[in-house]
Amino acid sequence: MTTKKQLLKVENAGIRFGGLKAVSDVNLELKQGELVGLIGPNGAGKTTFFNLLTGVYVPTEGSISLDGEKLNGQAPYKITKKGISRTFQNIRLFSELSVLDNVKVAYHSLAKHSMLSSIFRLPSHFSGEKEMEEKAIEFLKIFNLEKSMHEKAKNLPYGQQRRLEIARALAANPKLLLLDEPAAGMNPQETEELMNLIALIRERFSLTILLIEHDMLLVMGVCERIYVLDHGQLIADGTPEQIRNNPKVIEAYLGEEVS
Ligand SMILES: Nc1ncnc2c1ncn2[C@@H]1O[C@H](COP(=O)(O)OP(=O)(O)OP(=O)(O)O)[C@@H](O)[C@H]1O
Repeated sequence: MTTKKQLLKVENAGIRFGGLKAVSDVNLELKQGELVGLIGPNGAGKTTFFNLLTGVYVPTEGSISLDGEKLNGQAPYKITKKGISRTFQNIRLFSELSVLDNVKVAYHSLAKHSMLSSIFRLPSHFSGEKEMEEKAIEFLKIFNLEKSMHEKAKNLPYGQQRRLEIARALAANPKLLLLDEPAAGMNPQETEELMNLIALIRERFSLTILLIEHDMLLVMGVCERIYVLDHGQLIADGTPEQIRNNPKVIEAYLGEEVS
């Protein structure tokens, strides 16, 4: 049996805002290729935790490392370059740009061709642009969005905008993809398609995925392991089956449907 390499290690991480401990003493590990869920009631600290992982907030306690390298205190763009990419709870596309340009923007942040070659429009600039466009179109095909590539992002139906956000996050070539409520606002059929898509991109790009989601059907259906946050602290982790039957989780969700 081969043991998978550890990708993300979070040790005793937390942040306080004034007197509020929004996230406290979180220990979490992801191995390469895992698809893991992060759940918890409203206000539990899930999005704040993503903000810690991506450098939006600097942890006031503990440490976060990717591939053995500490990320604490690094700027968000540097963390993206090191391999963590995300989507947002509220869609954040460039609404006036085309679908294609939304994906190309992600490539630009990683572009290898130099600023000088862009300014002077050297041949390397054009070959870089062309390569970027071809790659972007490839992504749009996977997400079944290539027919709309010249549409403005704001004109896409909601479910397609959510898919475009994931396509854009993937274009940054992440090792770890963080999805913040990717199925929010989707109907059951769109949610089912999204589940299949997430499983497919994980395989195809050998990705590690951490997924925040309120849709329990989705979380329990696709995730191998699940962490549960409540009031900023981890109260459980385990397989979907273990989480479904965990008394602490049931109590945290009292009155809500867990299975
Ligand atoms: N910048 C901030 N300043 C002060 N408090 C904050 C800040 N960001 C988050 N919080 C607080 O941290 C707590 C956790 O919020 P967070 O949005 O992370 O929860 P969540 O689990 O993602 O909730 P939901 O499921 O509703 O999206 C909340 O009490 C929130 O008000």
